[in-house]
Amino acid sequence: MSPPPRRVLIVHNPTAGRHKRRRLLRVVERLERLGCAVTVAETTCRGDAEMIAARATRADYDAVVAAGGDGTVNEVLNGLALVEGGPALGVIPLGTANVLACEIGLAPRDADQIARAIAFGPARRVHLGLANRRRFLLMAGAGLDAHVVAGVNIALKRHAGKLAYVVEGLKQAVGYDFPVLTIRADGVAYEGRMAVACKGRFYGGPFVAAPDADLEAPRLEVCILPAAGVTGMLRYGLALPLGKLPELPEVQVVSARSIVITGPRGAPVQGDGDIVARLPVEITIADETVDLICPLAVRGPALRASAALERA
Ligand SMILES: Nc1ncnc2c1ncn2[C@@H]1O[C@H](COP(=O)(O)OP(=O)(O)OP(=O)(O)O)[C@@H](O)[C@H]1O
Repeated sequence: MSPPPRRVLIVHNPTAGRHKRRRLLRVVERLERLGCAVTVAETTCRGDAEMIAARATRADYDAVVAAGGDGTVNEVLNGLALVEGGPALGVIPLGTANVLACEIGLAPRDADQIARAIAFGPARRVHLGLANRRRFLLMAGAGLDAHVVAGVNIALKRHAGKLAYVVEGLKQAVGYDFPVLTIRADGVAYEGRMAVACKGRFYGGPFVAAPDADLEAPRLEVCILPAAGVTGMLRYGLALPLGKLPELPEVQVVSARSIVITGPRGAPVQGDGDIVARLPVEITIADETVDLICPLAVRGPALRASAALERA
């Protein structure tokens, strides 16, 4: 016998992505048709999603679903009381990059798949990362990408989507002095100009940066990029969408449970695509886990994004 449909609290960030309210309504309508009890709470400012999620208990909800981008997922995650038997975490991908959706094989435009996943999908126990005091689900890193996240023009992002990151990346790369970062991974020191500690395999969208990363494993895969300057960044920027970044000879991907990144004091650290800390940063595996709701057809640790990519 299949389990009863979940009682769902949807935390909606109306500023995520571009004009995606209709997509949300389509998912809500399907969830109700599947028998879910659905409550929608809309955020009004940054930090609101965290506060709303913090008030949700298992007595009222089986799942708290972040409707927005990866930043909204991050806020909901940090708000959820991550106790044994607490509400599971779900996602309705309405953001710009939707890296989590790529990771679990959820197609942002497929309202039926999303609703079925939220209503009946398996919940996978996922280990979280911790950057200083902030939890993250997908990645945390320092260097040019964190400066790009910090500086990206929000109005342009609403208008042009991911292109806004490319524009900001080029702008920043020209004026950025690429300071050396020291990365201590389980006590072993490395140097680079950019470092990203990955819990998931994807980065920036459906692009693999850390092929061995696994959300379910209590482990980080640190991607260390040593090149400085615009040409180095262009090389990385072209290799990433071609799936070749981890194969570049100078790029190192190192497994570790604990990473300390030092560099210019106060430089930004991005986590799940938002600024979550400042250097120096200690990145570890959090004590808590979260039950992450995944699509029905996807099983096992090596989730494939192909289904999502075909339909996106
Ligand atoms: N009502 C709101 N008004 C303004 N900002 C908000 C509101 N609700 C949430 N936020 C903030 O919006 C930021 C961006 O949200 P989110 O990351 O979900 O969308 P996105 O940037 O479009 O997608 P992605 O992360 O996939 O690129 C988050 O940092 C979140 O704190």
